[in-house]
Amino acid sequence: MTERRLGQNGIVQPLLTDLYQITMAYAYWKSGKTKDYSVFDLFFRKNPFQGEFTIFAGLEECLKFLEKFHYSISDIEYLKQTLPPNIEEEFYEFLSTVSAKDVTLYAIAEGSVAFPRVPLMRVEGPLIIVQLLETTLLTLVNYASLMATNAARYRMAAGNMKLFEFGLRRAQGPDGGLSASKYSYIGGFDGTSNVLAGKLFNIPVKGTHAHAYITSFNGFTDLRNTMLQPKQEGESRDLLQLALSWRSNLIPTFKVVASEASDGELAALISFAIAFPDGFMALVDTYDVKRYSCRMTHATSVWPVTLPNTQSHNEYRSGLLNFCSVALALNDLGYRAIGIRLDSGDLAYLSNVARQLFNEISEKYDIPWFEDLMIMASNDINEETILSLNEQGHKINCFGIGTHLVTCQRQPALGCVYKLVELNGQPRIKLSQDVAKVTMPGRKDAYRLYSESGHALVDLLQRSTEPPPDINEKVLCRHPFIESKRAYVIPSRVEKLLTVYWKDGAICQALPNLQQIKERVQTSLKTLRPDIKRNLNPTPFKVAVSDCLYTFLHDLWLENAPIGELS
Ligand SMILES: Nc1ncnc2c1ncn2[C@@H]1O[C@H](COP(=O)(O)OP(=O)(O)OP(=O)(O)O)[C@@H](O)[C@H]1O
Ligand SMILES: O=P(O)(O)OC[C@H]1O[C@H](OP(=O)(O)OP(=O)(O)O)[C@H](O)[C@@H]1O
Ligand SMILES: O=C(O)c1cccnc1
Ligand SMILES: [Mg+2]
Repeated sequence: MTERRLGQNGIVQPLLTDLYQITMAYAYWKSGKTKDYSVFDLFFRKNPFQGEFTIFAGLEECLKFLEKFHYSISDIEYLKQTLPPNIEEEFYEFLSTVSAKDVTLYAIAEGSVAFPRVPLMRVEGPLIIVQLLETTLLTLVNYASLMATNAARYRMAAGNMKLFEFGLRRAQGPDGGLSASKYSYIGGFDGTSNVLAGKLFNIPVKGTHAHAYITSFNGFTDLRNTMLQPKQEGESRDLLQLALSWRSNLIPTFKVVASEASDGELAALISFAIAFPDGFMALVDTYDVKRYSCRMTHATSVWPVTLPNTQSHNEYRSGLLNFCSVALALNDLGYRAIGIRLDSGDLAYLSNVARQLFNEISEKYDIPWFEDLMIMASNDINEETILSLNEQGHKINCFGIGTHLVTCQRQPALGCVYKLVELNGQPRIKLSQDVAKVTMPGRKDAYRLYSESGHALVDLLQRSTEPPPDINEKVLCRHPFIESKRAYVIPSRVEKLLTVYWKDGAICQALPNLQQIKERVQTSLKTLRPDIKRNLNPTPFKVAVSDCLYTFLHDLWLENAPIGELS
């Protein structure tokens, strides 16, 4: 089946750039550099989130941008008003003709793991055009890769638990929200609450309800209808009466008194169940959490929190009791409830309480599926919370995560850069006091070398003029800057990382769909040793250069570094 390729967000257009790209374009044009042939590398220098891997994402959007890279009449008009008046008219004529037809773009496969210094993309073509692409390509890759990496880390922490992205309300604006939904799905989330993202990207959309829904009901008199038809056949029954009868039966199990259960909450749950008898999911923390949370130490303090001594199920006494009453009433009519959402309090403890109650009810009333009700947790969850919950032991099987996922709390930007490495066949190097900022000169290729067991051993950068490493042949891999650090590798598999995606004005290889990119993230992560992926003090993955590139880099460095004078 051929995939319908989705359109691009309208704000991705040539003027979505920094002014200096256009002023440089004019200066390049004035100095007769329009025909100069350039090679730029797009790469990052450090993995985000104190981790040792990054997921590369955003490639398809970059290619769509190249497809439509063209300055419109109104763009040119705007530039005429904005740039200084001395700009020659011919430059605008030139600008109105530019396109990406002479650009060639090589990239790592979208969804692959990637490492510092290894180009995610190599962009070649007329200097003036390739320079004009810089900021837009960076903005399309930086957040996408950061977000996909963040999501992949949450996925690793959460194992098989379901993960839903709930961040739109907290994201960096509407566009950030959409990107967050898309790239968190790629990184390993199961879906989003963002409906437009669902429509645009064909991502599963999911959701529960807000506290406002519960608090909008005061009591049973707010219910206009309480009747529900059984799932299979038969007369409609009064769901409220059924639930009330279950509530009285359950009171001993919950060890609560009837007055502790909120009738407004029960009314809300009844009405939601009538609207969605097959999708009944209930937010259960509206009325009890205050009492509970005052026993909890604050979020920033050391976990585990001081838990109440009593093992009676006093927590969420209203919410859990009301939920179970409605779920059992639905069961009488042949429907299966989905589960609950916990949005405050000690999520580990409360999930254990809830699961224990579900198990007791399942056994007592012989309803096997009641044991498997979903327990979703939300409320400022981050990677550390999930890891800490895992250590404590919990019965959560689904997380709804917003703020910290979409804002990438632990590191809000990935520092991808775009550097000129070759011009008209001559290598370019950018020197820096900071060795990490010295660029790798010249047109390069990148290879990933794998061990017999299938693990990635090293990423090797070579000059493009060198032959690729051979399977089962010894390759010398050198640290780019430390002479004594080198190792021989005999690869069982060699993967060419940079392949051509854009040439002669068109996308030139089949692009994977979102689902396939999502799968690639997981298969690519599997090639990394566990110590590279661990949360605390992970081992860095080795990125090496060939002997030839090492010598080339260091000769050029010496050639370009001015010799100082001591005085
Ligand atoms: N067992 C747990 N281990 C680690 N972190 C937890 C655990 N339970 C909850 N958390 C986290 O602790 C924080 C609790 O936040 P906070 O102190 O604001 O309490 P709250 O339950 O939201 O209270 P309230 O809604 O009454 O203000 C959240 O970030 C939540 O994800
Ligand atoms: O906590 P996040 O990871 O950002 O997840 C999304 C949050 O958004 C919703 O409520 P909101 O925070 O708007 O209000 P509430 O916390 O007061 O319920 C939801 O209940 C979550 O708490
Ligand atoms: O559907 C939900 O439960 C939801 C959606 C967005 C934010 N918080 C919760
Ligand atoms: Mg909240």
